[in-house]
Amino acid sequence: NRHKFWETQPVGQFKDIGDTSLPEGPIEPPTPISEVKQEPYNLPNLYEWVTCDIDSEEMCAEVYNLLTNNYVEDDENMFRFNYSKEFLRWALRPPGYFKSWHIGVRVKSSKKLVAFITGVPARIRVRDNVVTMAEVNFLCVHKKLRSKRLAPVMIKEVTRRVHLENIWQAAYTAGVVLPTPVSTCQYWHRSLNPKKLIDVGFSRLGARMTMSRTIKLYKLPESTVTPGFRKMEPHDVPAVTRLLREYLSQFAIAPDFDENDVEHWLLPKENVVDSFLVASPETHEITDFCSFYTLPSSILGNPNYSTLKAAYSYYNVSTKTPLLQLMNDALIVAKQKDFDVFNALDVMQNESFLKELKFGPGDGKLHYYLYNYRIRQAVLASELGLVLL
Ligand SMILES: CCCCCCCCCCCCCC(=O)CSCCNC(=O)CCNC(=O)[C@H](O)C(C)(C)COP(=O)(O)OP(=O)(O)OC[C@H]1O[C@@H](n2cnc3c(N)ncnc32)[C@H](O)[C@@H]1OP(=O)(O)O
Ligand SMILES: CCOC(=O)c1cnc2ccc(OC)cc2c1SCCC#N
Repeated sequence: NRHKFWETQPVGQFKDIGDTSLPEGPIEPPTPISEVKQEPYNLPNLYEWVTCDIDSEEMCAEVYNLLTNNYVEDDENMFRFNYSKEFLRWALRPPGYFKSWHIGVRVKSSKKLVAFITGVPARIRVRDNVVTMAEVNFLCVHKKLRSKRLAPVMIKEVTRRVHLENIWQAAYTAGVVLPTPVSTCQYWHRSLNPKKLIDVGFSRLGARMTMSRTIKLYKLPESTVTPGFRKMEPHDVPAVTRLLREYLSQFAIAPDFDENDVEHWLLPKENVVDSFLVASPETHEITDFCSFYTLPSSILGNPNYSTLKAAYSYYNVSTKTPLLQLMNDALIVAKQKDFDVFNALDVMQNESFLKELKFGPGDGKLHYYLYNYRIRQAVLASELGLVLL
């Protein structure tokens, strides 16, 4: 199948799969900043670029509304991601972020926001090389403007603005297959509110199972079981950074987090990200860590429910507490916070707890991509240490 746009891009091409003569690393060399296209790409006449200042309440609300009505839906159109405004402000303003990488498209006449794409800078290690990349996300074209080849222009424009900051690689994920995934992983779901998941039609009552039997099957203790399990606090940042860096070093692709990154991405933020650690009561040494982010979804076309409260496994480290027990405590806290479901990818060591903690496999796959960076050998899900929002 022809990828007329992606075949023009410095990404692994399907025709090159298996060609081990191609070296691992950047596909194209950087160009001098003076040779980067200085002016924005041309949009169709009716539209104009707008740099979205998400600090502005009004602009952030416009972005939120565009995504709430036009962002990613599952294949059965049962759910649509409903990223909150505080989540978007968190996701788009990490250390070193560029406002110019928060790119919108308006209709010139009505000023209506009809498309969006973002990048944030991140240091990502690919095997032994730490590369400063753009993490590209929130690509969205209004439903009424689909299939007009707007996405390639959005992608070329964010690429141009990233190049202007002398950054030449990117990382992104998608549910669609494009040239060419560096890895593919699978979503798994752990019911916390099985009745709601059955009522909305996501889950079905098992054979020979009653609703009350199903509720009992997924029941969790009222409180966590690990001694020393507590919320992460600001003073924990140095120790959590050390723990996380050591843990992530085992994976082929992983963020190269420093203390500023850990402070931003992993300190608890209400309704955005929750993080916990296990500190030894005697030595106060931090031995384990777990975290999940809050990403609700709109429930489409259901008379009784409008929102699914979903928690997504983020970064977890176990060095003393068994990962199974640590993640069960994460489930217990998520249930305490009234989440309906706890989702996890089969990345890192997640596969070791999924079945035992009663996660079920989703039907969606998530493909990981690198832009302008070839890797010779595909990476297994268990070799992936990167979670994108
Ligand atoms: C050095 C820095 C580099 C920075 C940039 C790095 C790269 C970043 C890349 C972006 C990473 C984003 C990551 C991210 O945000 C997380 S994945 C979520 C993407 N967003 C959605 O699914 C929201 C709902 N869908 C839409 O809004 C539209 O369907 C979109 C906008 C998706 C496509 O709009 P459309 O009206 O349906 O389609 P046309 O405009 O007619 O364009 C068709 C072309 O677009 C290609 N396409 C379709 N979906 C894509 C996707 N998810 N990634 C990349 N490409 C995608 C498609 O293959 C075709 O090209 P081809 O003919 O070659 O096959
Ligand atoms: C109940 C389990 O499914 C989801 O939590 C969910 C929620 N909202 C979505 C919105 C768009 C969507 O598009 C792929 C999927 C979902 C999913 S399943 C994949 C995410 C996970 N885990």
